[in-house]
Amino acid sequence: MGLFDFLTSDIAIDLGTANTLIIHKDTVVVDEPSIIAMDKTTGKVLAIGHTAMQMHEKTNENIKTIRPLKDGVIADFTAAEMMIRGLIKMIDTGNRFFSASHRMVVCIPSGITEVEKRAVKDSCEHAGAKEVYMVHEPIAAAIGIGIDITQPNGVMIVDIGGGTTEIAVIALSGIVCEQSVRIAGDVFTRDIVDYMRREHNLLIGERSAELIKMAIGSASPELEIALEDYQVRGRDLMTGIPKEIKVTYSEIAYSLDKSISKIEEGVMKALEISPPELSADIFKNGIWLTGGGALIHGLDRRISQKTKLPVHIAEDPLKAVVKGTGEVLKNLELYKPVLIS
Ligand SMILES: Nc1ncnc2c1ncn2[C@@H]1O[C@H](COP(=O)(O)OP(=O)(O)OP(=O)(O)O)[C@@H](O)[C@H]1O
Repeated sequence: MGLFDFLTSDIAIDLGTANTLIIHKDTVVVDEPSIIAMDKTTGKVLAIGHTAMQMHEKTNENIKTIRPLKDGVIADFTAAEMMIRGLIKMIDTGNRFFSASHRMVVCIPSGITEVEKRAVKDSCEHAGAKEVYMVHEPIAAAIGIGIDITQPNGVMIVDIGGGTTEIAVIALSGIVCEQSVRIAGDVFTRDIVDYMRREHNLLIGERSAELIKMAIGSASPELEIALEDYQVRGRDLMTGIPKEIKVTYSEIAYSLDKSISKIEEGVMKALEISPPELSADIFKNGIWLTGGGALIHGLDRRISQKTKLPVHIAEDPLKAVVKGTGEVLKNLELYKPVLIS
C-alpha cells in the first residue's frame, strides 16, 4: 500500500437500471436501488436508494420517485446526476473530505448509442470525476466471475439485469458477437402484475410483484425442488377492497414464460452468429449467467435444455459486474483494450 493510498478516491460504479453498486478500495461500499425521491415543488432530493424505494408507489402529491435509468441507459439526466452524487456521498471512508474527484470506471450496456454513452460520461463528470472510463457490462461481468478475458478462449456471458439482458461472446479482451435484449427483471415484474390482474382480478404494485419474483420466480412449472406457495396482498378489482390470495410458483413460471422465451431466442441467435472456433470453446466452457435475473429458479436448467450446453450461475450474480468494474479500475493498464473513452 502506498503512503497516500488512504486518500485515493477512485471508484468503480455499476450504474444499473435496478441497482447501483460502488466499489472503493476493493470493497463494495454502496449497494442501493437506483431510485431517488424528490419534492415536486422545490425539486429538493428527499431520499436516495433504499429509503427512496420504501416511498415508491406510496407517495403523496408533493413527492415523486424517479428511477433515472430505463432499459440500462439514462432516461432522466438530471435525476441520474443527483443520484450518482448522493450515492457517492454515502461512501463512508472515515475521511470527511472524501469526494470522488479522481478516476471513475463505470460500466455500460453493450448495445448503447453514442448519445447514451455521452450521458453516462457527463453525469459522472458532473458528479465530480476528473477521468471517466467506461467498460461494457458483459466484459465486466466476465472479469467479475474470474474469467481471464485476455485469452483466445471464447466464453458466453448472459447478464440478465433490471432493464436489459446482455448476451455476449467474449475472447481476446473483446466482444466478438452480442445480442442486447430489452427484456429483463423489470419486464418479469410487469408480467407478474399483469398475470395477477388477468387471472386473479388482483391489482398489485411493482414492489409486491418484485417480492413475488424474488421468492418464487421460476422458469419452469415443474422444478426439481418445489417452492412454497406465496401469499400476495392487493386490491380486488371487482370489489375494490384489499384481499389476500396464494400463488404457486407454477403460475409465476407461466406468467414469465413468454419473456424468458425471448431471452432464449437472443441466446440462440448469439450462438448462431459465433465463429465456429468460438462455438467449440463455448461447447466446452458453457454459458455463464450473471445479473439478478440469473436467480430465477430453474433458468439455468431451462437454458441448458434449450442449448444443450452446460449453464453456470455466477457465485454472486448481482455483484459480478461491479466486481469486474473494480478489477478494471485496479488494473487500468492491463485492461486498456476494454476501456471505452
Ligand atoms: N432472487 C431474485 N430472483 C429473481 N430476480 C431477482 C432476484 N434478485 C434480484 N432480482 C432482479 O434482478 C434485477 C436487478 O439485477 P441487476 O442488479 O443485475 O440489474 P441492473 O444492473 O440494475 O440492471 P441493468 O444491467 O439492466 O442496468 C431486478 O429486476 C431484480 O428484481
